[in-house]
Amino acid sequence: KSSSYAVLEGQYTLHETIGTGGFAKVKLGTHVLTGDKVAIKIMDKRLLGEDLPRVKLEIEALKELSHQHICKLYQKIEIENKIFLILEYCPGGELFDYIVERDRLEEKEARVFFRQIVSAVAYIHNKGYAHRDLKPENLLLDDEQNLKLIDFGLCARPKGGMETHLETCCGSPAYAAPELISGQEYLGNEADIWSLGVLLFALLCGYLPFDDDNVSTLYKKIQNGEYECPFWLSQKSKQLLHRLLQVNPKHRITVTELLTDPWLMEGFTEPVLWKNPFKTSKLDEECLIELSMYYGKPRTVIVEEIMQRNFTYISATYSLLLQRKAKGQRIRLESDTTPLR
Ligand SMILES: CN(C)C[C@H]1CC[C@H](N2C(=O)NCc3cnc4ccc(-c5cc(Cl)c(O)c(Cl)c5)cc4c32)CC1
Repeated sequence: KSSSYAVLEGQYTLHETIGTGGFAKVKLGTHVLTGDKVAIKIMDKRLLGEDLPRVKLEIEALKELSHQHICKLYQKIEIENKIFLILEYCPGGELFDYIVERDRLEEKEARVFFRQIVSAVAYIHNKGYAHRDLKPENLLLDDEQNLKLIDFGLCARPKGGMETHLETCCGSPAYAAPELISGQEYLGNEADIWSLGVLLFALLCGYLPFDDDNVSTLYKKIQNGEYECPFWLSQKSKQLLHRLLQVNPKHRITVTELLTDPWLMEGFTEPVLWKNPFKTSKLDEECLIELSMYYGKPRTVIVEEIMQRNFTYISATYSLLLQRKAKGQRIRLESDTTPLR
């Protein structure tokens, strides 16, 4: 009901529903101060039921993960029955549709996208997380053709670090690793590597390596790890697929080896970088001063609010100003003018 949206009043203008993600509705929003578009993921706690822990898990993961190819969480607003996640808007839609529209991608373009995905996955694994639902539907395009990984509802951060085995079978069957569907214990990051293999095949071929209308036949194909490579695949891409789609997880390529794989390096001099270069501990002075002047609060108070990682409106505004600055857009927040956009 519109009443529970009152909490957004003055911070965000709500527009149409742009999509659904499982148990959530995603609406387009405008950040009032900057006029920048955001995606607002809205969940009703009463409807979440036993999914509530998954949502909390996604929020903790999103708070922890800050990377150029992971959809950014700007702000979290929780009221009695609703949770609002203010997220980075990705106008380019799903990578899935991007591939379908083109049938399949040329190696060059597939490589640029795959390097971005590997960068995000290496970063997540380094932080002790596994995504566990890597697929083109969960990779969105921003307004500069960059991929953003979304939907961390299934991601796991086992208590004992990446060595502890996970049991829950989840994700989408066609992308699921053999050890995951045969109910064995599995390591999240090894299962993610398999999904990357299925993803790379989908990018280069435009269809899935393991597919069947009958789920148990599909499972057999995955467990046998047999797939056909179409004639247009290069030798190097076939070798990489072979290293990713190893049925035995211990024979599978690791994310560290992946960073310098010959196919990924073709045409590039640098290995895939996964550290977040922007994650310098120091904040951007110009943006801080803008906020401090706009709110009439001392700079130290603004810094405190951002560093506390409470994901408030002030920290959301700081993140948006930082992104505008990176794009060479204006960041002045005069209180009397209309939004910046
Ligand atoms: C597996 N699919 C069905 C999932 C759909 C979900 C809706 C998506 N979406 C649109 O429908 N329209 C445009 C659009 C634009 N910007 C978005 C930004 C963030 C998110 C987002 C981020 C996180 Cl972290 C998350 O958990 C969820 Cl659920 C959504 C969705 C956006 C979006 C497309 C993929």
